[in-house]
Amino acid sequence: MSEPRIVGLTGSIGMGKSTVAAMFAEEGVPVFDADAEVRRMQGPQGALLPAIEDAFPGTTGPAGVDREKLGEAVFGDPAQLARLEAIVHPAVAQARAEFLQAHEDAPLVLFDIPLLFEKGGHAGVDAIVVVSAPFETQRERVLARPGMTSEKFARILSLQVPDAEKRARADHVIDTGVALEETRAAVARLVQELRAK
Ligand SMILES: CC(C)(COP(=O)(O)OP(=O)(O)OC[C@H]1O[C@@H](n2cnc3c(N)ncnc32)[C@H](O)[C@@H]1O)[C@@H](O)C(=O)NCCC(=O)NCCS
Ligand SMILES: Nc1ncnc2c1ncn2[C@@H]1O[C@H](COP(=O)(O)OP(=O)(O)OP(=O)(O)O)[C@@H](O)[C@H]1O
Repeated sequence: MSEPRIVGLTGSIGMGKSTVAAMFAEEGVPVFDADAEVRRMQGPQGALLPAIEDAFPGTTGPAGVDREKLGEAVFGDPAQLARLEAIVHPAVAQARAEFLQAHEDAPLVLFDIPLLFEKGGHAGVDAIVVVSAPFETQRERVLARPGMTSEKFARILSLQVPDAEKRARADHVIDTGVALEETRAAVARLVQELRAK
């Protein structure tokens, strides 16, 4: 039996991954959303809550993880971030394996993975798609989010592989610095191309 072709979708903060992943879904491609999995497992009654509370006391409650608090604990401190990743990433890998099994008959599936390059996930995909927009556009989008500051934005950026390098390593780049309809058309063309391979 043939296995699905795995497309990895990535891009830096605010570049439009979630929006573009939704466009792939509209084209009928099953999408695994790593961030959504993390949020589910960190949400109310999430499977990761006990381990996170153990490692980061006071950062969880009945509503799940307090993301702002946990973010403060880890984004400025590499050792703490590594500690959190050691809890979260194996669980994401497990969920991804289950997703793949559930879609073993699909010709094409999409893994939406924010940290595809940073965490070595690029080795496990057949093609890499990077979403990218000019820095100013990215900055405007990110700073418009509640709770975001330029300091936090700079710290998160420093943890991510630079956009230029991501683009250089991509098999396909989707431009998200243009009108949504233009991006949607580019996604539709790319899905056709990938399905034809
Ligand atoms: C610390 C947490 C709770 C903060 O949540 P919050 O909602 O405030 O931020 P969000 O998740 O939207 O992330 C904001 C930005 O930081 C980036 N980011 C998140 N985790 C990491 C990380 N481990 N390394 C580098 N960048 C990261 C995201 O890609 C995004 O661009 C959350 O980011 C988390 O649990 N991170 C560790 C798990 C992880 O690595 N997730 C990434 C996808 S698998
Ligand atoms: N052409 C476009 N393509 C994609 N997004 C666009 C475009 N034009 C405007 N946007 C807007 O830019 C924002 C991109 O946010 P989105 O949540 O998709 O980014 P993200 O990369 O998933 O973010 P993060 O890494 O922080 O989770 C959305 O509000 C979207 O509507």
